[in-house]
Amino acid sequence: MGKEADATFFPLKVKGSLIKLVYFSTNGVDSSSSSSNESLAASNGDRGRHVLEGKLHFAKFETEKINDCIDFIRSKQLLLTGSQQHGASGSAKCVIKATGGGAYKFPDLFKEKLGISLDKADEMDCLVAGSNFLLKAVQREAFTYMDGQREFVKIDHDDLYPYLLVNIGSGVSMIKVDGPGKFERVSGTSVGGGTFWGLGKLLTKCKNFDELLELSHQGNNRVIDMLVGDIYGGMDYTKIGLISTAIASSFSKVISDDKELKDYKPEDISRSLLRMISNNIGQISYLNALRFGLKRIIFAGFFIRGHAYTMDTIAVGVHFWSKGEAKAMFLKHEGFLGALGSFMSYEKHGFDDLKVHQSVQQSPAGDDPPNGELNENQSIDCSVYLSQ
Ligand SMILES: Nc1ncnc2c1ncn2[C@@H]1O[C@H](COP(=O)(O)OP(=O)(O)O)[C@@H](O)[C@H]1O
Ligand SMILES: CC(C)(COP(=O)(O)O)[C@@H](O)C(=O)NCCC(=O)O
Repeated sequence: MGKEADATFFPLKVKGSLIKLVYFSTNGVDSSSSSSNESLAASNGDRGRHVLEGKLHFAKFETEKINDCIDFIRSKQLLLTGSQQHGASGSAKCVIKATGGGAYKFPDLFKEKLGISLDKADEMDCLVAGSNFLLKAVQREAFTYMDGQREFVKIDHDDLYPYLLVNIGSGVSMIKVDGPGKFERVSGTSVGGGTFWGLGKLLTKCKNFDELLELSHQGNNRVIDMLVGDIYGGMDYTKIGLISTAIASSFSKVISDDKELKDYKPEDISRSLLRMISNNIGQISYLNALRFGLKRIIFAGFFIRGHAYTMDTIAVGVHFWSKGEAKAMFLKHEGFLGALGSFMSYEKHGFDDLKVHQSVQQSPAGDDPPNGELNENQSIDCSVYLSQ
């Protein structure tokens, strides 16, 4: 594969299930010498700095296919650092920001195969930085999801904080975000995306996550879950606000069925599991929002995968429990918060020659893939500032 870009910087998020990669590429344009871009730099008080126009790209790899990731980095020639580009030090050591458990697990592999040293960035710091960046800088990023409809939310920068960030990865972290770099992890649950994938794999024999998610489209959770109506002779329990179709107890119907695992359809199991986990996360999130008086809950992490049923379950749950007071929001680049945040941390950790220009626009909206998975191959046009 040919050389993709003249300048690249890439942080990694290497975790239990997925490796996320965010990289910047220019198209060979160093705008410090172009008058139009020089004036942009000057207007931001950045006279004399190089401004690189380019794109942020996003890629993910299953951790067990880490060699694909290494080949990708090699084939795209992502090993040039900004300072190397600008001749500051052609022999500079290539240090890559990495967050997540893999930053502890894989340093030797990256060193051996690519000659890269991994520099660890704190995971929570990175999640929050990535989330703040997306919410503030990227248009058509945050959206609500109701009745099958996605509605983009225009974020007022003066009214962004506080909000609750719920990152649904393998486990779930709930973080109250009060400002740039100001946050507290207020709660979490071990019942998260890894639980869905782990239990789903055991119970359905699915070989990969996409297959399990696809199955949930076709399933019927009523075969597995005990509904309020199953308990009360088909009736609502109006006095306590429960309609007959509400789930009274996830997976409980199987107790009284004289059946074995093989007698249940994998698609029904997958749907019940997805519903159980999404509902539970929605409810704990709402309770934490209530605890701190937060109206806005941002859900992120690769568990969501832009999946309609997942988003619908979470959004309906938050709406139901908060009686419409709190709002669930989702992000297009939902799975890349940590990797994006480590990208931003180049500035803080010695690479103080890198700044992402905030007034970024996304590539044309027409890029949205039709299947609802919005976060892949969606590059973001941006400028990177390099001090000399
Ligand atoms: N292709 C995939 N392979 C494995 N898990 C996936 C995949 N796509 C989505 N997931 C879900 O994403 C979860 C991991 O989310 P992620 O945001 O990557 O978290 P982590 O911080 O743990 O890396 C998995 O537990 C699973 O539920
Ligand atoms: C330990 C973690 C922060 C790791 O992040 P992850 O890889 O799951 O995205 C997360 O799994 C978590 O917050 N677990 C919940 C632990 C708890 O609060 O009970």
